[in-house]
Amino acid sequence: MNIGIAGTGYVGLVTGVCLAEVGHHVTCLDVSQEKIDMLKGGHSPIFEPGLDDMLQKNIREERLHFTTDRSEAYENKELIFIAVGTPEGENGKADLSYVKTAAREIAASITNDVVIVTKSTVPVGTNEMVEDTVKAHGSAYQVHAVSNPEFLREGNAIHDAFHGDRIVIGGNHQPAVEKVAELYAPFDIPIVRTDTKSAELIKYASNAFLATKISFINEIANICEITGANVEAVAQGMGLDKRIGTQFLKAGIGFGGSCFPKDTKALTSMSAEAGYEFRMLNAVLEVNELQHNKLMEKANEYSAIEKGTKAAVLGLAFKPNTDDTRDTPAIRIIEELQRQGADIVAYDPIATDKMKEVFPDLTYTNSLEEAVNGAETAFIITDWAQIKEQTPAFFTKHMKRPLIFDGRNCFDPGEMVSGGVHYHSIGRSGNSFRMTMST
Ligand SMILES: NC(=O)C1=CN([C@@H]2O[C@H](COP(=O)(O)OP(=O)(O)OC[C@H]3O[C@@H](n4cnc5c(N)ncnc54)[C@H](O)[C@@H]3O)[C@@H](O)[C@H]2O)C=CC1
Ligand SMILES: O=C(O)[C@H]1O[C@H](OP(=O)(O)OP(=O)(O)OC[C@H]2O[C@@H](n3ccc(=O)[nH]c3=O)[C@H](O)[C@@H]2O)[C@H](O)[C@@H](O)[C@@H]1O
Repeated sequence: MNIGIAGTGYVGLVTGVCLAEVGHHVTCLDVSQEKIDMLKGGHSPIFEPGLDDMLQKNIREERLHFTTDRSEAYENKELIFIAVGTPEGENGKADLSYVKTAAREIAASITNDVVIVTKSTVPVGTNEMVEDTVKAHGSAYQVHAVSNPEFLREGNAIHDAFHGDRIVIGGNHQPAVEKVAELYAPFDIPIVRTDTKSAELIKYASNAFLATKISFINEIANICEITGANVEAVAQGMGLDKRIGTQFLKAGIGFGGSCFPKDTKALTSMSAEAGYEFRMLNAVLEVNELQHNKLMEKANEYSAIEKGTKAAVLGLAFKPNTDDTRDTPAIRIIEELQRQGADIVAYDPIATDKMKEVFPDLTYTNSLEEAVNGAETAFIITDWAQIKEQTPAFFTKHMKRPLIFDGRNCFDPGEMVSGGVHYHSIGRSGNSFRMTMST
């Protein structure tokens, strides 16, 4: 099929590349000339394992094109995807201004009847608004909007596109829904067909539920610290119940990233607007806020930071395998360390450039050894493999004072302590994980 895509961010770009990979002809549009220039040259502006190779292959085979020209992107297309950002707006509401602009631009450029597929995460009623916007701009063509929310995880995006658990397609015009289903046939992933509003809500409900699991286990971690239990044993023991499942029960310093924080807020705000108070989700957000402070609370308990203390911040991305630093818990830690006058060295294997946009004057390194060298305290924020593969000896050798506050439970507390490291993590009270299972 002939496809146009608005937005070449994480979602638009991965969608475009993967649809081209299965044989469709895709033209991706972005308003950023810089991004389009990079992409035309076969380089992805985002770090995503496997993306560059697939991008270059599909450009070479002439199924994938990039442009800043709306006519090129929207003329003579059967399907047009909207994959622009929906950032947090006023009072946590989703800011739909980019979606509205894209809808207006589509209305002005199409040359035939078309199905608009909304991939961006949008509140209930947005697809209706997209259709109305196109009609209001006097388009002579028939336009049907279909909701097709995205469930990829950053760092696993290509894998998720080909091996997702489900594809959700929501629409009130059956032929438009079937057209989108046909597009996805080569992926061999179960397709859920539903009405537009339910599809829009499935996305928010899924992200909010996963965020709830994380805040829940973080509260259990806090109880573990008080009672002397180990949160990893508790999570494992709970997760073996298939109704609960082991995923998204990893305790830490709370969730970050461009989606969980904004989407949970957008759902509470959407509910409030509809006259319903989503009490549980408010608590999920409150717990996450408190959890972001956990490492600094622990550090303050041990009076770890004084003016001039050399502090290493290990990991800046909101999770491993991405260079995305949007809403990363590292921001809060760095702000607090700066406030207390620490001398900070920030380490990340790939996300330092992105973090420079937030803290331009910080000292950065992409060498872990350089970061911990001479440090008196280290804060682990991202569970990068480069950090997890280290032994206690690495820290005792390089740090001036091997005092570690680990927000991602990267190490066994027993091993760290017996290796000479003063080690504090989340929900383990210094206990090693102990659990055996027999059949
Ligand atoms: N990042 C992720 O892992 C996921 C994001 N989502 C949702 O997908 C949507 C997009 O997210 P990201 O890709 O992360 O955003 P992003 O911010 O990385 O990319 C959005 C892109 O749209 C471009 N853009 C803005 N206005 C435009 C216009 N009128 N025409 C063409 N391009 C335009 C921007 O320049 C930018 O490159 C959001 O609603 C997000 O919630 C959903 C699932 C996963
Ligand atoms: O809508 C979105 O944008 C996407 O949001 C999340 O994907 P992502 O934000 O890429 O990352 P996750 O792997 O879900 O992690 C989110 C945050 O939760 C934290 N987390 C995750 C899992 C866990 O057990 N514990 C935990 O603290 C991570 O460290 C990270 O800060 C969802 O997993 C995707 O399905 C969804 O498409």
